Order: sequence, then C-alpha cells, then structure tokens
Amino acid sequence: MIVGIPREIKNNENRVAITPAGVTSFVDSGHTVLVEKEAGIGSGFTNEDYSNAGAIIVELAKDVWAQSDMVMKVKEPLRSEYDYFREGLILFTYLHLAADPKLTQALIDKGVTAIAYETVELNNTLPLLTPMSEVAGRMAAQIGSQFLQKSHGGQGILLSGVPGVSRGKVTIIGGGIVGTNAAKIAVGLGADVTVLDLNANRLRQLDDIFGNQIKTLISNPYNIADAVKDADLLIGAVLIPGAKAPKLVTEDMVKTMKPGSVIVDVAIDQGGIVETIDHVTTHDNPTFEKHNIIHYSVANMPGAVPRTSTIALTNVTVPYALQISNKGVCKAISENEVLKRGVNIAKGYVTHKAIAKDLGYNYATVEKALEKELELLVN
Ligand SMILES: NC(=O)C1=CN([C@@H]2O[C@H](COP(=O)(O)OP(=O)(O)OC[C@H]3O[C@@H](n4cnc5c(N)ncnc54)[C@H](O)[C@@H]3O)[C@@H](O)[C@H]2O)C=CC1
Ligand SMILES: CC(=O)C(=O)O
Repeated sequence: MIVGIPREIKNNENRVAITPAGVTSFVDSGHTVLVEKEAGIGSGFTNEDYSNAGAIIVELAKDVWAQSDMVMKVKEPLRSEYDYFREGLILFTYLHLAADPKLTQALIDKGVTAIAYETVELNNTLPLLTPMSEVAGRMAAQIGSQFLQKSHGGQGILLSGVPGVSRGKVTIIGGGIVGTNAAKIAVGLGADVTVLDLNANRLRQLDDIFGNQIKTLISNPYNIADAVKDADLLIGAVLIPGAKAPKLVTEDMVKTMKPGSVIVDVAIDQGGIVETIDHVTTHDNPTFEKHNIIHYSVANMPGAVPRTSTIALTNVTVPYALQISNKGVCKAISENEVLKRGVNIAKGYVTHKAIAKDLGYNYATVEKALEKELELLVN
C-alpha cells in the first residue's frame, strides 16, 4: 500500500502523522511511504531523517494525496484540502465530524473511507484520543494559570495562593483523561480543585487517585452552576464519543463568574460545553473576552507542543495504520471491532450512530456500507 503523509496546514499545527520510526515499520512491511517536504520539521524531524528511514519525500501536498491509497494526518482536512478527496481514498486522522457538517458532506460526496482516531474504541476507552487528551489536559491547567495573570487580562491571581492568601479555585467539568490530567497539574500548582462528572464510578476512581487533594461532585445543572460561580479557572473536559458536546455551562452561569476569570474549553473540538463560546480560536489568537471572562477555545492544543505530541500520537496510531495497510481496509475492519468503530464514513454512508444523529443523516452499519467489498472478501 502507498501511505501518504501531508504537512499539516492548520494554524500552528506542528504535529505530523508519522515519525521516522513509523516510516521504518511501514517500509519493513513492504509498503511505500510518501512524506510531503518539510512535513516533520515542526516536530523536529528533517526530510533527511525520513528519507534515511526509507520514505520518499514529495514536493507538493496534491501529489501526496493523489498518489496514496491511505492518507494519514493529524487534524481534520481544511477546505483547501477537500479537492484532494477521491473515491476509494482511505483517510485516517482526527475528524470530529459532529462539529463539522461541511467536512462530513465532502467526505460523503467524494466516497472517501474516513476513519477517525477519536472514535476508535477499545473496552470503553479511546486509545487514539488518550495521549492527546493527556497533553491537552495538562496544558489546560498551565494555560489557564497563565491567563489568570494581570498582564494577560486575568484577575491577577496565583493559583497556589501564598501563606495568608487563599488558593485559586479550578473547576473541571468531565473527569476523564483530559479532566484527570488537568487535575494533576492544577493540584501540582497548589490550586483548590473540584471535578464534576456524570459517572459516579469515575468520581470514585478520582477519589482513589487524588484523595482529599480534590473535591468531586456529581454533574447536574445545580452543581455545575455552583461550581462555575466559584471558579477562577473553569476547564471543559466532557465527551460523549462521536457526538456534539452538550452545552452544560450556560451564558447565565458564565455571567456569575468573577471578572478576569478564565475558561479553557478543551471539548471545543466536539463543539464545546460553554454557551458563550461560539467559535474556535487559534494558537495565534487563542482567547476572546465575553462578560469580562477570558475564553480560550483552541481545538488543536497539542499542536503547540509538537515534539511530545507527535511521538505520543504516533506511538498509538501507527499499529492500527499498519493493520490497515497489511490487510487492506475491509479485512482490517472486519477482523477488528476496535478499528471498525473508527469508521465514520464509508461509500457515501455515515457509519457512526452519534454523528448520523447529530447531523441528521441516516445511519448505516459499516457492514451495510461495505456490503459488496466484504462479500468479495468471503468469496
Ligand atoms: N482542544 C484540544 O486540543 C483537544 C481536545 N480534546 C477533547 O477533550 C474532550 C475530552 O476528552 P477525554 O477526556 O479524552 O474524554 P473522556 O471520554 O476520557 O472523558 C470524558 C468525560 O466526560 C464525562 N461526561 C460525559 N457527560 C458529562 C456531563 N454531562 N457532565 C460531566 N461529565 C460528563 C464522562 O463521564 C467522561 O468521564 C473531547 O472532546 C476530546 O476530543 C482532546 C485532546 C485535545
Ligand atoms: C484530539 C485532537 O483533536 C487534537 O489532538 O488536536
């Protein structure tokens, strides 16, 4: 199989979908890897690193897309990349389709088989989302504490406080991977941390991990309103896999926060959980103010720490990509339920229930969408 790696073009997206080590794994299995010139430079990998590992360096993105059977990316394709879509192309990347109806329609129209990292699901975990959620969760606490500084427009508080002055309050809604990692850093910074989750068992696990270093609260509108009002830093970390994020923090709740408080909505890639966030921001211009509250809604937070993120991401994506290239997409999907859950679009059908529901499409099973191809495999 020919595997293509275009350079990422999203604002300040310095990650890349493969490392030289990953190239070696594909080449050793008999595949060809095309890497767009300078694709790895932001993550510290040169063209020479890739060619020494056996990749072919390709000058233009359009040629990488046109010549590859499978394109691996980090972020969802942007508008300028939709023209590269074609029937039968396999696209393996983060997609977040519930928040992106235009991309969904383009993938349907062009007959792309689109496999989303974030919906590959193993025993109720999301193995291809986890490492980036670890990065973004840790960054959320760091970034929030930075924007609380007066010079960044914040209230001017230090989350740890000092002897004789109370600590800053951090409220984290969603106690999964992002929430847990945000809590680790916020606790490390000395903040007064509260985590809310809908899942009482998850709160029990957090209680076991953190003991009395954090408070836990079950997530309901009453508790959310209380915890938001108290928060100097609010972190959005909720996920319903594949689905648009629920708007749990209303505009009225935001209005109760102290001026100069900060919201970091990590769940923005699925649409965000805060009503006052109506757009995605970029690393170049990461915040905006509404009701005197600083809002941060960058959808590719790990892109700012690309060396760490690229290695962490490709550690988990490459083994699945190898299954696809070694077996072909249909066989790989039919033999691996975990990977099958990643298939969002195939043959013009929406094959993920939550995405179909949120965007108003009829849902088709992967088996239905790929009926003919799967039949050929059996015969
Ligand atoms: N902005 C960025 O750069 C990045 C964003 N993310 C996003 O962060 C979000 C969270 O990801 P993970 O932590 O990996 O997901 P996760 O699945 O590990 O955790 C989500 C948590 O939300 C909880 N939850 C669901 N409904 C809730 C509700 N109504 N109230 C409170 N809690 C609720 C779940 O019980 C679960 O514990 C996702 O949208 C993910 O895509 C992840 C990495 C980077
Ligand atoms: C999860 C995701 O979208 C990211 O790491 O950018």
